[in-house]
Amino acid sequence: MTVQGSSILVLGGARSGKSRFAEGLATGSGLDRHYVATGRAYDDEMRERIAKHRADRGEGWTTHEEPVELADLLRRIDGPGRVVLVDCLTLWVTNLMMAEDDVAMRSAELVEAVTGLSSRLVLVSNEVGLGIVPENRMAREFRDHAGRLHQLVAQHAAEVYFIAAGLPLKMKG
Ligand SMILES: Nc1nc2c(ncn2[C@@H]2O[C@H](COP(=O)(O)OP(=O)(O)OP(=O)(O)O)[C@@H](O)[C@H]2O)c(=O)[nH]1
Repeated sequence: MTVQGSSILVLGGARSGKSRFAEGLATGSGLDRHYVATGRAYDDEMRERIAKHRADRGEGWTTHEEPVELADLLRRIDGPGRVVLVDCLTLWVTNLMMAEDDVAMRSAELVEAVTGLSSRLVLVSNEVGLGIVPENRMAREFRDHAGRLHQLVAQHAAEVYFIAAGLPLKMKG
């Protein structure tokens, strides 16, 4: 695994096993584990998923929930000897779009924050760009924002993985 202070990007489709893989990286680091959830419990189905994720993660994590101010939170909880897992960037982009925020500006701000941290960072995100062009305009914009953000984060990451069917493909590092 990479040195402390560097970031790892874990990409994959829905239910690809990306969260589990990222959790394994964090646990394997032996560092003090922090989990940052960008998802919101907006209905019963999401509440159930979150409860299951919490049970699957088990003990030993400090959980933070932040749907929008991700860069600020990462700076606040930063510290040597820590690993911070962010799950996931695509939900964060969704939250920014819902709030009519400037996704390009927020993405640049996130990358700037990430490169200045002393914690080890594991960033999880959905690869949403592999299917046919979505009919709806908002979905097309979402796909473009996510793709641009992934390129930006990947440029600065020490390692990048793509997960499919629970199996990791190392793309960088
Ligand atoms: N608010 C909150 N959200 C959480 C918590 N734990 C997990 N989540 C959210 O649950 C989301 C993952 O949900 P799923 O849709 O079940 O997983 P998935 O990403 O499709 O599946 P995998 O590829 O297997 O990881 C993450 O993006 C988190 O934001 C938590 O403790 N609090």
